[in-house]
Amino acid sequence: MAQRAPQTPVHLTFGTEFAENTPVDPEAISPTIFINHSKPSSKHLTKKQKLQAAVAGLYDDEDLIDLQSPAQVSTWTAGHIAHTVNKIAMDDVSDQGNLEVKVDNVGPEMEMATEGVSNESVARGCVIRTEWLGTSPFYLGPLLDLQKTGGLDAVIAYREAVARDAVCFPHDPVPILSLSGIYGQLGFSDIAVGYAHRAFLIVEAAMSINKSILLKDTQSVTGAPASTVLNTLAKDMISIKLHGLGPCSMGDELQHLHRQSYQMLLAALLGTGANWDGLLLAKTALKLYPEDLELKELQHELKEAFRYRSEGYRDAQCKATMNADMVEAIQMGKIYQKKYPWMDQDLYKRTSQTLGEANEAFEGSSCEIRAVTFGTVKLDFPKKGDDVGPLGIFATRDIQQGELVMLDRTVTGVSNVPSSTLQHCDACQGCLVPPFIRPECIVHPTCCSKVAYCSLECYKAAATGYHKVLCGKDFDWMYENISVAKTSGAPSHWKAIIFLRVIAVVLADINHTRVHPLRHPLMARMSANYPPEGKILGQYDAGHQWLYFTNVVAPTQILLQLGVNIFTDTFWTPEVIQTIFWRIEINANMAATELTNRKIHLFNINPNYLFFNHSCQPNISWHGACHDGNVGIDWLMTPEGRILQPGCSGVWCIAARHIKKDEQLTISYAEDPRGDDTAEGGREVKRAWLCKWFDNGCGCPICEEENRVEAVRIKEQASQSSGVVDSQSKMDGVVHN
Ligand SMILES: C[S@@+](CC[C@H](N)C(=O)[O-])C[C@H]1O[C@@H](n2cnc3c(N)ncnc32)[C@H](O)[C@@H]1O
Repeated sequence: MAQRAPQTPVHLTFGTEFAENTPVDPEAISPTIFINHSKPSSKHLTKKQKLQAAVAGLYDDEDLIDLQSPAQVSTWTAGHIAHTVNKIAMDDVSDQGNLEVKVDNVGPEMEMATEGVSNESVARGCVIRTEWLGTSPFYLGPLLDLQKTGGLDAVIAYREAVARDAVCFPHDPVPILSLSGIYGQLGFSDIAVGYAHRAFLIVEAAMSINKSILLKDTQSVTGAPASTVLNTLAKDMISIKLHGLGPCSMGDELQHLHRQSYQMLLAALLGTGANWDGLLLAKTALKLYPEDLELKELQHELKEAFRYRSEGYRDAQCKATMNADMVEAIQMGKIYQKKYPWMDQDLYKRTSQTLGEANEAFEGSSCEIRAVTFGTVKLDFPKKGDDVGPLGIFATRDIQQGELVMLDRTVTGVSNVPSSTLQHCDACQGCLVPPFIRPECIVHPTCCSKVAYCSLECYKAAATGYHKVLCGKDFDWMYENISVAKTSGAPSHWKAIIFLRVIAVVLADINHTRVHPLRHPLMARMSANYPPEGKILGQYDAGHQWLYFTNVVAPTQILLQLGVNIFTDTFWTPEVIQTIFWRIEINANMAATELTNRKIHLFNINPNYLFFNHSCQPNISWHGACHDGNVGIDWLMTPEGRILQPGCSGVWCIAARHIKKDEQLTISYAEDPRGDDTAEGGREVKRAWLCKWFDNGCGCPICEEENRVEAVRIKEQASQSSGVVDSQSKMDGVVHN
């Protein structure tokens, strides 16, 4: 695939083109503010550095050390540690001349990634801890610099200290804001937004600002609205601090924290590339604080980044007009899927026990889940408790063409139409509108008038599971902003809606058991798309869509509404929420129906089907919801001869040809993967779409041949630009224009 010049890189993702942000001035996020030896004198600090220094300074004030209340002891602890780690960082750096110099993962990727890092640092080299290079595509240079100067350990230690404070004093916005600043500086901008948003909620609760939906409907254990409880707790926490700090009034302090929350949110949003979200927020913030220079500067940077993105995108499209897909792509943030290195790494593992449990559903069928090898990488056989690595589905016997291999039904499916319209079964999404069902067959539960079911079976599945958690709660607000992009057919906010269902399924099981949500069987079986260990992601690597509302505001609100106290419950951190999002994104499948005379989009997590890998030459064909009702009844038939409700979330998987025992079963993730149907955009669009799951082709002969041709083309281009004629290619008769 052709790539543009690095200045205006374009990445194709999810069926829409995506132009990068303008690279943000690396100085502006320099992590050195944590490290005394290189702390610039304040007169040379940019506005944003001052902002970040101010946040770091919340912990760095010697005056705080004498304070006696528990709240201040926490501040003192972190402040003290900040001083100590700064000193360690200085010692590290002064010793650096003696450090062994190792450059073991510098390749072409690294060369691109190190743009903006001084030559000296690359030349001297060091072992890059890729797991600490953040999730934002925009801050690689400064992050490499941080590692090069030996400052990373100091920031990590500081993060740990502040995180402990945040756990000890969950209603104090100060450590939470500080955590946001630290994650921002470590390049984990998605998580920085998550923490800034939480601090913002606490501050707004303490200020009794009641204009947003953020805490609406939330009930505490005592039945009082949680916002009131939060209001009291946050106010108490801040007043304890003010007692020690002296003259400033509670109102002033709250306003200060409020502004700071806005600033942290905007700075972090800039790092995610969700510039549009940032601009909307900046507008609100500047209405409240029109004279705030930091806010103005952040607004300016967001505008610049947004303008740059729009222009790059327009150039890439070579079109003057924008359709809904393009607008959506320009507004979208971009984040790399990564394991968060401070999280318990076991939470990312799928062990042989996970595999065994997942395989229980396959008993008696013609296939099972096994470890799979993609490409030429040979994996060691996993030891007990190890991660089993990538998985796939394999035939356990010869399968005949046309055989039904799997019918996977699920209640983890939703649509962009709320269940409260009573047009579809809340559990299976089957159509509840005549002629697809007789009205007397519809089950209306007594507990709740907002949902209906196509059968007793669906009712029971819901009532004994996820509906216990959702009953009586109004989530229609989530559907208000849903826009369905015209061509990709993917509403941008679907992820929040399926997040709600997945979380309800999980909470129904773990609410009283204290099992970590990522260990719930549904969550534990799903993989996300993490880069191979040691890989430094460059600007052309596939990023994933990210939005403030979808990835932070909505899930926070969902959890609060479901009675989870996200401030005190250490399971539901922003990093856990984002990890759940990544798992959903990689494993969900979509379909559309028009049974009710309008297009309805379905989003499913089918727990067994999700183990199928992709091939552009698949041996399994599948069909999901019955899109227009115009198909034979056998289309909806279960192996036992039962007819499922039209429009339901079941997925039928059928052998497209004869399959031999032990062959891997593969499907297409891209409808017609060859792109023969040009209405779908042709083969190039299909390859681009697949980048969401793997960026170097699926390993099938079609992708391999394309890779080979592309490699030759790049080689030729390189030799042409250096004036060297690649005579070997010509001899081979390979000519590419
Ligand atoms: C829906 S999951 C499929 C099951 C997955 N392999 C697992 O281990 O759970 C999709 C993920 O599988 C991997 N995958 C699927 N097909 C692939 C292929 N042909 N080549 C490389 N990776 C593939 C990608 O990591 C993708 O994100």
